[in-house]
Amino acid sequence: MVKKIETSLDGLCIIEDFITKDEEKDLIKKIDSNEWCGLGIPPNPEMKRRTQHYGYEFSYRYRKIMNHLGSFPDFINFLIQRFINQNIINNINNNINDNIKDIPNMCIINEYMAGQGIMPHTDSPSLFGPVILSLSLLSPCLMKFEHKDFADKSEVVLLRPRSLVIMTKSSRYDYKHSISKDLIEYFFNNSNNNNDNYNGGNDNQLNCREEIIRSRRISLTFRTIIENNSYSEQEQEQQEY
Ligand SMILES: O=C(O)CCC(=O)C(=O)O
Ligand SMILES: [Fe+2]
Repeated sequence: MVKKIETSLDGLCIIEDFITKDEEKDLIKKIDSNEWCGLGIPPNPEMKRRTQHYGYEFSYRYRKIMNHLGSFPDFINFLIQRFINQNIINNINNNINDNIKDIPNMCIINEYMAGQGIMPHTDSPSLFGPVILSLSLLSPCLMKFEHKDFADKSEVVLLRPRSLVIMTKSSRYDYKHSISKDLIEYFFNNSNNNNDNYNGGNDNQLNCREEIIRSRRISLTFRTIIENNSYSEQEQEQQEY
């Protein structure tokens, strides 16, 4: 059953079991049958982790949207259809007074092997729209959100396999998110973080420590490219990847 987890950060929520285990297996098979880039393979040969780009190609080096890559393959369209069916896009758009044109037109698939993570960053506000969606497959991991001006204002969320994290509003614009390189992480499931749903109603899990053994993780991040996009000087300084 789909479980929606609200967090204490404005605009950050997680939907668990967004896809089934069979759908996850099927997605992995399809993704692995396609070409990965990174680790010396263009485009983005300098990347230390493997990625696949759909919709548009993104250059990490030039921080720029490059070529249009044509229409999405079926496995991406299937997920976008689910965003629509489950009112994820509509709901968000209603909240932020936007409209349906914000259906994602770009998807980047990231592969993190054990020992790989992503540096704290804010997805470029001058390239990408107000909603960032990321579906996690395989290994769980923690994602840390740190306020860009107040480092002590932070929150850690657990991204379980098959969960969808939705970043909008303050969590998308005012915070940096990151994933550590740690091989083992600990998630403290306390009840102080206003996450009434965080334990899915299972009181046994309250105030307990969950050990996360990191292994291969694949994420699919969906974004909408904004018109007239270009990186601002300030953003150039951000060490994103
Ligand atoms: O792996 C993820 O879930 C997030 C990736 C990410 O933050 C990014 O590519 O900007
Ligand atoms: Fe990001």
